[in-house]
Amino acid sequence: MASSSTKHKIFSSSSIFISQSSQSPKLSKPSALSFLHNTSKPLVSSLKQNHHQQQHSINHANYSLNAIKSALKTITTTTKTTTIDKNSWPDDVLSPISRPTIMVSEKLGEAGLQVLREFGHVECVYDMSPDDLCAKISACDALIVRSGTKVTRQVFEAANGRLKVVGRAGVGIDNVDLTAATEFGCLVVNAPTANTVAAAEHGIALLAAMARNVAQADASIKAGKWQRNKYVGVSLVGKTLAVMGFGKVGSEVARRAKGLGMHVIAHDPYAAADRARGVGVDLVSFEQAISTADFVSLHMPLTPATSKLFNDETFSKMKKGVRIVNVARGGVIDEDALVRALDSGVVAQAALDVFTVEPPPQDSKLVQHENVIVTPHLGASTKEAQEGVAIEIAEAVVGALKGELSATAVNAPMVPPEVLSELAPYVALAEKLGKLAMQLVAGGTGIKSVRVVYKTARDPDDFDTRLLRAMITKGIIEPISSSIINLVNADYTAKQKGLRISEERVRVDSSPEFPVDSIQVQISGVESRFASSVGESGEISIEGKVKYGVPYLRYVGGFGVDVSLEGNLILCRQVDQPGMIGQVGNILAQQNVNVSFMSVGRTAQRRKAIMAIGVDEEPNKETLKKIGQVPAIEEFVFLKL
Ligand SMILES: NC(=O)C1=CN([C@@H]2O[C@H](COP(=O)(O)OP(=O)(O)OC[C@H]3O[C@@H](n4cnc5c(N)ncnc54)[C@H](O)[C@@H]3O)[C@@H](O)[C@H]2O)C=CC1
Ligand SMILES: O=C(O)C(=O)COP(=O)(O)O
Repeated sequence: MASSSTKHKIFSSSSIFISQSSQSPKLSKPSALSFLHNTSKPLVSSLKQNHHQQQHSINHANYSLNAIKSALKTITTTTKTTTIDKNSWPDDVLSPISRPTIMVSEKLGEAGLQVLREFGHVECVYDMSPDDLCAKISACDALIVRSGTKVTRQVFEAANGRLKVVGRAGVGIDNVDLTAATEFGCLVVNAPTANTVAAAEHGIALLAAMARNVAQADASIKAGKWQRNKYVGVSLVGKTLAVMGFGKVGSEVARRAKGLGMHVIAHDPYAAADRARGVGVDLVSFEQAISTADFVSLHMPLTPATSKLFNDETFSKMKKGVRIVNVARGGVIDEDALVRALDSGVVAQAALDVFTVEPPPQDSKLVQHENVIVTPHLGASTKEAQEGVAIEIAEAVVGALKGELSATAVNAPMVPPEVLSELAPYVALAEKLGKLAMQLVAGGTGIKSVRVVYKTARDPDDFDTRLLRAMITKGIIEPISSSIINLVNADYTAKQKGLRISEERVRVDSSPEFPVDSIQVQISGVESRFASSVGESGEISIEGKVKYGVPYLRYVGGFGVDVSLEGNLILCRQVDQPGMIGQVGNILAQQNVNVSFMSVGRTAQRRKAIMAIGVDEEPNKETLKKIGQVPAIEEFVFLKL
């Protein structure tokens, strides 16, 4: 066995090594565990359950975490055989593969770069043109951007499937084409918390500077003037501030504005009223906010719904002489309409940190307007925020590359770590069942409807199936398509392919210690290559469960079997009679094909039986033909797991 040697043969670059507990998998040194690929087990020993119990308990966690890694399409890009000296492994390295390449396209804090360098090969390439980015991206596993890099569909196309994660070192992800990222199975993560205070402080700075004409007065003095009457300002105390978007930044702005003695109202269709009350802020309608405010501060994201939300019509409803601060996104304002509102005096002043096009054209009427003060998108630009954002994004990207589910994933379902670790052993089962069910379909295509039944001892409503559904989808689709399926794009790809996956959670009387008792996958409306896999209602039906931490097949159609889902599988239906195991075993032995598992299930004694035979090697056509020629064998199928 490889584990007993000082060298480890690594069969797949996606392998990672973890401790024995599937409930709380931990990383450990490779020497702690051996690989499953034992090609020299004799037939007799392969049938000894004890042997497998031991082997499985050692290896089950390895299976599970690999499956999760593959669900997330992690650093693995190739499958290769590498021989590695275990003594040369650094403790923090997860798998014996080349270090991933992480491209950083905008300035990132040093502390974050350090985190990245410890894990991968980091390339900082700033001020790239869109063409440069597309040219370089296919050599990158991850890309880290701020607001200045447009991560378009072209970028994902040019990545040729290698790009696994885009990290946005900041909050707004309007510069990343999320639809394309999802289609290409690329995870997008952001750093949503570290620059909140910086943005809020900048908002307050702009608010006060605008009200007291700080920027204009400064320029005037520097131009040799002393214009005390011209730059008389307005007071903030007692004025009404409307915070538009009561999220992280908006609520911090509100808190600070309250401290300045302002009356603060907020509009946010998704914010909870009690959270606003906690800050002493009334949540009001959009109309009420804009029509009663003396100052309006924008803090919503740029989305199709908020694009140019502030336009001629909106400005016309505002109080004459209103003052506007924007540290959110330029695109939420129709900038031409704002110029008109400034010219007409409806808007007395504006303070802008963000613009529809950045940098804005030099001759922009808005930027040049005497009642407008501007900063070049500095909201997040404090030393503290940039260090914090850099670490936050570096950790998120490294985590994603390691295959961990990120807490800041923008385009993938959030699966809490505790749920993830509990579901780990079932992830491999789900993929194997999907793969197996798909191979039972005659021609392997035309699958339109899949039903998944999860049997569980727990309250079915408490059971999060998204990860398992993604893995079943992966098992079904990946072998017949060029797409790589992961948690990010599984639902999307299924929909694109017209595959409907319905799920049912059924409560059963088993141990509530485990989240899932068994998983059944049914495919209806298709012909089967193995008629015995068709259940009573005419659908292909297989069921599996996790035993000793590894996936097992338990039912094929109505036949009960008990075979580990690893390697390759031969399913035979035969007349239940003595000598069948020996006959098939002998045929396989003639080609030196090693049987790893075997199980027989039958409807009744001496009636029909199903033999499920696990084989390490792939039998050739001749061997399979010989199996088919055994008189008592009525049908058989060879399946690759
Ligand atoms: N200028 C800069 O350097 C920075 C700008 N930002 C921008 O500030 C904005 C807010 O950031 P966070 O507060 O961290 O995000 P957040 O997600 O915590 O808050 C955004 C809030 O906007 C609300 N919202 C969505 N649609 C809305 C609508 N139509 N009307 C009113 N509210 C709506 C959401 O419900 C949410 O509560 C983002 O656009 C972000 O990109 C953030 C940090 C720095
Ligand atoms: O975090 C955000 O949304 C920001 O706008 C900050 O952008 P930046 O990273 O400074 O380009």
